[in-house]
Amino acid sequence: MQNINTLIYAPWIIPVIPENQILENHCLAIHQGRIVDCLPRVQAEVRYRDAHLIELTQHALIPGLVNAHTHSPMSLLRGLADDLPLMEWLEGHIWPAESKWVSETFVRDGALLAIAEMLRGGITCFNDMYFFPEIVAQVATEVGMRAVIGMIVIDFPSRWAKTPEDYIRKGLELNDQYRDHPLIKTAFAPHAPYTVSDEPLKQVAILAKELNVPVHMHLHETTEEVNRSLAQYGVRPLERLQRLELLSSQLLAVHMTQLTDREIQTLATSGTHVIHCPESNLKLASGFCPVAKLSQAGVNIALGTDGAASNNDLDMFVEMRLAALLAKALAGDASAIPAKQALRMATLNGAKALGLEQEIGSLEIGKVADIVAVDLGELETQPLYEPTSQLVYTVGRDRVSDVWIAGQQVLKKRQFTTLDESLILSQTQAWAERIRETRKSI
Ligand SMILES: CSC[C@H]1O[C@@H](n2cnc3c(O)ncnc32)[C@H](O)[C@@H]1O
Ligand SMILES: [Zn+2]
Repeated sequence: MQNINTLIYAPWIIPVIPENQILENHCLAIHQGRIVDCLPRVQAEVRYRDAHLIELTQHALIPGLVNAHTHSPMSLLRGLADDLPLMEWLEGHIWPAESKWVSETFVRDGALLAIAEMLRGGITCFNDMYFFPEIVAQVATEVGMRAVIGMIVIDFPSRWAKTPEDYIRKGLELNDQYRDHPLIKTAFAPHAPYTVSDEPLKQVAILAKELNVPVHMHLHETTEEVNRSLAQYGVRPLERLQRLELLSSQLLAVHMTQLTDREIQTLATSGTHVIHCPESNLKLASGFCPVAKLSQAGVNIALGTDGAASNNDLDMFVEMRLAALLAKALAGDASAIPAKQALRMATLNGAKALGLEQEIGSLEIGKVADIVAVDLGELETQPLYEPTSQLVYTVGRDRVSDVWIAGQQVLKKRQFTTLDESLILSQTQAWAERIRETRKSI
């Protein structure tokens, strides 16, 4: 008999790796935050007699979902400006609101709300891009959430930093502070081609290679972005980034709705990852990311929600479903992006894009225990022939019952174990009142 902490039993385990496997009536054995075994329940109960057994009788276990692009504190701006195209939304509404409201407290309270929403929706890791990133990192650590925190770079001043050099310097301090942290990693996060000039982008390219960290950037989000680049630089944004030596397997290119066949090849040969945000792209009418073509070309595609102000939720189940459905419609091919691939995009592909695939993204022995239990026993998910089909095409995030991050149970029967839900609600309502008042007086 081996000494381990916990056994989690479920009728279905969908490990993602090995591919196409569904383990029935198995247990995951967890010890010191890692998956140390995966075996049939009958054997597990003999081998690990002293372990604490968690019995989930009508659930599927999946790897924690990876939200590969968000702006967590923007949850406080949810529903502030709807039904607008990107540039009008950003320049006319969001940036003015951010310049009025963004502060350390705003970021703390917004990140907390977002993390709570993400956890209860089965997200165990998020890739963030926002002002005051050190506050987001601190909140995530306190809650026990995994995060990749953006060392943001943008040409315009904010309450957090004044110049691109200032942004980079403060980002590097953050990188230093979190080196070797078990839950927090950092990535460069230059905002977009239309807000970051060549000099800081060259700096980012050099530093990212030196530090071996990802570069996370909005790219080819709209036709307007492409046209602005053609007018200002004489080339499309992707080509500009290629000239600045930013295209590589360290780059996470977010959105990518405007792509020629040649550009798809460039992404594939450079190893650039694409982060697909289908709901945000639809809501802002930005366009369609050619997911089936990218996938055929061998590009790694992960999924992100974007911020709650352009989505308007942080729901990776919706992103999985939209990714699968839109891909079929766009390719005119019902076999494009099957359910298994959508689940892989929301888990392992996100981990790969963030350079975390040795640690998370699948339920494999040796990986950290970032695990989500989804209840498939209610009538809305019956009959059940294929659990992965149910997860992608049928269930909503409200079916997530339990969540573990690095072996710590952060959600137990839909109750938070590290968060005070009523405090989050009252803080959020206080922000809504303040923001509502100034909107009335404008
Ligand atoms: C430098 S902090 C991040 C910055 O990005 C803004 N933002 C949020 N969503 C989008 C999007 O879809 N495209 C471009 N920029 C976006 C956010 O408001 C912050 O200012
Ligand atoms: Zn974004």
